Amino acid sequence: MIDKALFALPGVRKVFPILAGLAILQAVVILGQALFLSGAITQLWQGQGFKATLPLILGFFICFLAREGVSFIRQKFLDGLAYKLSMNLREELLDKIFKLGPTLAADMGSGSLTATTIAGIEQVESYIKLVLSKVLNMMIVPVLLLVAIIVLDWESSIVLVVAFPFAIIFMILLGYAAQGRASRQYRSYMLLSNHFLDSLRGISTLKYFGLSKSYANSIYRTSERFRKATMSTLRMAMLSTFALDFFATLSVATVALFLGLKLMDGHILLFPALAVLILAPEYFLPLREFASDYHATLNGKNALKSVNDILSADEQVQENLENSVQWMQSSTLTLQNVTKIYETGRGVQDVTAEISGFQKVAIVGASGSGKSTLLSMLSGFLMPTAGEFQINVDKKFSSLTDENWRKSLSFIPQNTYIFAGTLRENLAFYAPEATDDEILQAADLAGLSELVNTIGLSSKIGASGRTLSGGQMQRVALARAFLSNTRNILLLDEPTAHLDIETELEIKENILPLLENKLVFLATHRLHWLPQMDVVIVLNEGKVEGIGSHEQLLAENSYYQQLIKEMRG
Ligand SMILES: Nc1ncnc2c1ncn2[C@@H]1O[C@H](COP(=O)(O)OP(=O)(O)OP(=O)(O)O)[C@@H](O)[C@H]1O
Repeated sequence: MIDKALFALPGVRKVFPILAGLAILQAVVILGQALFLSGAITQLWQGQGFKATLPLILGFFICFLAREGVSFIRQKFLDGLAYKLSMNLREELLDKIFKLGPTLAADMGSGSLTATTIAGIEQVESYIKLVLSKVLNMMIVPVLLLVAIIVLDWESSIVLVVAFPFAIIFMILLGYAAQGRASRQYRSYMLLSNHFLDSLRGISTLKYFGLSKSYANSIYRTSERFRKATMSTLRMAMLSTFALDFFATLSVATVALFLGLKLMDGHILLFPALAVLILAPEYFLPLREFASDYHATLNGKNALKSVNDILSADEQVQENLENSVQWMQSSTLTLQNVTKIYETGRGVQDVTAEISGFQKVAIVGASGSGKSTLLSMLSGFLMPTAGEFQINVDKKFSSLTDENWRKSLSFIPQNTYIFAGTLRENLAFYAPEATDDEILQAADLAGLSELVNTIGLSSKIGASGRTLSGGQMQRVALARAFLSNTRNILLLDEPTAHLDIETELEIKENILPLLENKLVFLATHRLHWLPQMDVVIVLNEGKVEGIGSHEQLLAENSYYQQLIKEMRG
């Protein structure tokens, strides 16, 4: 019930003495309040004048104000602490997300990753605020008040001592039930975030195929599941609050009954009886406060676990390249049984190949055969599940996720990402130092002159500006590659898939010179690229069917012959 992860946050243990000091101060002022109030009532009951009672009434008000003051100071202190801790945690988390790279977003889903980083950290902040003060209050205040009650009337203290562990056990039992429900609620929240973001991203495709309505229904169903999970958690939380309140009220009523009987029998004076009666509900109050906010802290607990799971994930870059790679005619890249199997059991298996110099390597295969997966591993965005890479005669690597490798290549994925910024910033993505003339030339080669002439290089595009068509986005990606002269490894994943065949052939003329003096990997469905390639890797359902030149494969490989027939349509 008390989360160890929270106490492991840096600096949390150090604030314990301050919070414990404030809890002790709170217990003292509660005691003062009870004693002054019972003293004042007893004196008035005994017929003493208002004037004589005034110091006690003043004492009560001073304690009352002091109690509010202690709460205010504690709240201010915890607000500052929780803000600082959550900001540090968010910074650490972002740092880790960038270190882990796109594999994390692919595994977790961008929606839930975003939800954890934004809403999750906010939940952790409230969690820190709620739990830290309430746990310490619950551990300190009842004990000090019990000591005072023992002194005032030890018989009443027996009822309270007996009731307290029962209340705790009760709370733990209901707490576990609420925890299970809250975990389900958190999981459905993450699912909803992923589902929503994915649908939003694919909204144009969904509309195009007339599927937007059925997806809207599917989002509705997912959000309904989330609503039901939330209601179920709240029901359990309400039940536990109600049960604890009932239990505390029953115990206080029992104490009151015994006190009343003892008063009638003359076994106790009015002053201690009143003081015990006032202190008894205060004795249970910290426990009730903890329980009433417990459900609100459960989301924070789940969010903190999610954040810690990411923070403790293996960074998976076990080996580093010492320097950035300067790919030359004499360079070699060896793939030895490189494999990536997704959780679905699909992927790419046992790719063994030796590539050298400025070879042009085509990766072909039917849809789903693993072309993008192999390219993603070569670009260092995806960690293989098995196999090795070797660059030149250097040591062997289990992945190419090293930053030095990534810095030496340009990658044009199937779906280009347009960053929120100007057209100029987007074009000069790989070469921020490029001049406007160079950018315009690259844009021209990629067939973007019309767009540049219409909107200009300084227009905002992407999320905060003008939306580009699929073809325009792909041309932006090509222009990026045209601009990056220093990166001489080029990975292209269907670079012209969004263009019609005439435009593609036109742009191909511009692309071909770009491929000179570069190591090129090109995943494609289009036949016309193949004769210009030095090596073709043929994939079939994740397995290599053949590696060789186009002519060689055409003469010897029956699967390749069949594939070429299909590509010709
Ligand atoms: N993130 C993922 N999680 C689970 N399975 C995946 C993932 N990405 C790809 N796959 C599966 O791995 C296999 C290879 O996919 P990949 O995208 O590499 O094929 P491809 O040849 O590039 O396809 P296409 O030509 O349609 O782009 C497919 O069966 C696909 O469903």
